[in-house]
Amino acid sequence: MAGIQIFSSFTEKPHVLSSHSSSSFTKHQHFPVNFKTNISKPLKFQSNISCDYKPTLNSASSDKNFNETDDKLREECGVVGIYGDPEASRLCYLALHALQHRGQEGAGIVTVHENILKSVTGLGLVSEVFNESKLDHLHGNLSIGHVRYSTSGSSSALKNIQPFVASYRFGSVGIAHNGNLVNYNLLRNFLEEKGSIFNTTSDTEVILHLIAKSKARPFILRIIDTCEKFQGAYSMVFITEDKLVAVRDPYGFRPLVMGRRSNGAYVFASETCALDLVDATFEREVYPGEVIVVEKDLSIQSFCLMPRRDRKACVFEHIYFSLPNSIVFGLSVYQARREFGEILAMESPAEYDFVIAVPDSGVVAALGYALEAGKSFEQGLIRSHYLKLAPVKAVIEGKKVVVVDDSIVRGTTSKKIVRLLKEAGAKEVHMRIASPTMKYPCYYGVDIPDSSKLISNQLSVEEELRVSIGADSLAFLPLEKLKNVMGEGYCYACFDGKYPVLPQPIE
Ligand SMILES: O=P(O)(O)OC[C@H]1O[C@H](OP(=O)(O)OP(=O)(O)O)[C@H](O)[C@@H]1O
Ligand SMILES: NC(=O)CC[C@H](N)C(=O)O
Ligand code: SF4
Ligand SMILES: [Mg+2]
Repeated sequence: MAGIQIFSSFTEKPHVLSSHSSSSFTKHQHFPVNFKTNISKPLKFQSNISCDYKPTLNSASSDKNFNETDDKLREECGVVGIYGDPEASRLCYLALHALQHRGQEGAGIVTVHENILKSVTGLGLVSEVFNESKLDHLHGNLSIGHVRYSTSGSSSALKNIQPFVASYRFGSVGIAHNGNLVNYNLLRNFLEEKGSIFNTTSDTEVILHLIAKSKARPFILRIIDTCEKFQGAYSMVFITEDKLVAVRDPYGFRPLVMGRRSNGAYVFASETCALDLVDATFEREVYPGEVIVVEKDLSIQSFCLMPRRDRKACVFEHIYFSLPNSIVFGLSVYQARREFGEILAMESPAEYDFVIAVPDSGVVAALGYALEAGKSFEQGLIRSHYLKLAPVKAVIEGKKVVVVDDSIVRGTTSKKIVRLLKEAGAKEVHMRIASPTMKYPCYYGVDIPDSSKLISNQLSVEEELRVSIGADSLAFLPLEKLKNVMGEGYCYACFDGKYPVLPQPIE
């Protein structure tokens, strides 16, 4: 982190969690709410530096829902929220670095100082958006941040980069959202018919409109009231002049964890790797359907969204998205990937000399494959910053190799890998994929393309797929084996088409 120092206070004592144990939380109506209800003083929102928050007219239907412009498997988004540390924005900046793999289109941080929400957002990587002087503008002990990969709304528009901030009659609110609202079009149409003017083409903006329109009091009940209108995936953090709120949808599609620093500051983040980077200790997950509010004195309260649902956490977090050093949905990503590789070795053996991986996300499954098969693991492909992937000829030439990747989406990578390995002199290439055949799109925050672009949907017979990729053999992790390892509480919809909640068409 060039040129940035962190000055953290370790003088405050950690606060004990207020009314709730970490293992139980209640429906909001039953919770003994004890709020200051006098929140009527409107406070100013200060738009600054790179935050382009100028109202423009946009139509929901004028924009894409899913990106179709390139052939890369797109990731999703990362969120962070910190309350109680004088260097909150700098810690957010670090956490966003840790979450950079979740989104590279844009990044932003919002901080509260003297009751004013200040925002810096920009297109590109965290290191491109922020510098020392921009972080200097973001004083305060309360901050949220976001890295974006769009699922709804243009990916290249600065106005779509989160966190979003808005003022309404009772104050200001900022939001950072990971997920995708499947009833977004309906909600937006409804709001536009009632006269709402939208500033962005992102689904996330409807959340702010609905909060402003809600009749519920106090603020936290506005959030709850609003969230209960959403369908789909949302792990979000909100910021107000004096509160940090973390919310996870009732299915718990996307991850969200809570940690604490030694000075008592609360940290919420998409993955535990972000907690590690800011020296926060993992406390627990935000539960599916839970709303946690952190107040100025760092007391917290927990509420439960209705209706309750059975958890359907995204299994693709373990297969591909999350970093291997993260614990996601209570399960180590590293351990899960290694087990996928081990099962693949048992299910789909081959005659070969050694195992190689498609870096980066295929590495751990490849290790598992090699360990289970009792074969050596070699670095037959390297990834550099400048060349995407390059074969190591000295390793590959004249050899029969098993090459393990985490997934096949459009098939572009696999075709290229097999060609590269053969050109480098590989005698045989046996492709092994540490996930099942992906046949259906995702509606919950991952920009998986529609079925017509998913090679496993188009070429349903494995032999056709193998020929198309050019491998000597091809095998996937069987879906029932993946389900055995991960269990009931996961969404497998991109593999089996069983969607927990379907997108709602515009009426
Ligand atoms: O079938 P395709 O459409 O080519 O997509 C599949 C590939 O995309 C991902 O890798 P990616 O290169 O995006 O990034 P990574 O470095 O995280 O593996 C994934 O790990 C596969 O290798
Ligand atoms: N991938 C995501 O989580 C995206 C969040 C939000 N739907 C957006 O498009 O900005
Ligand atoms: S459809 Fe696939 S990528 Fe989307 S939430 Fe479900 S498992 Fe994850
Ligand atoms: Mg890859």
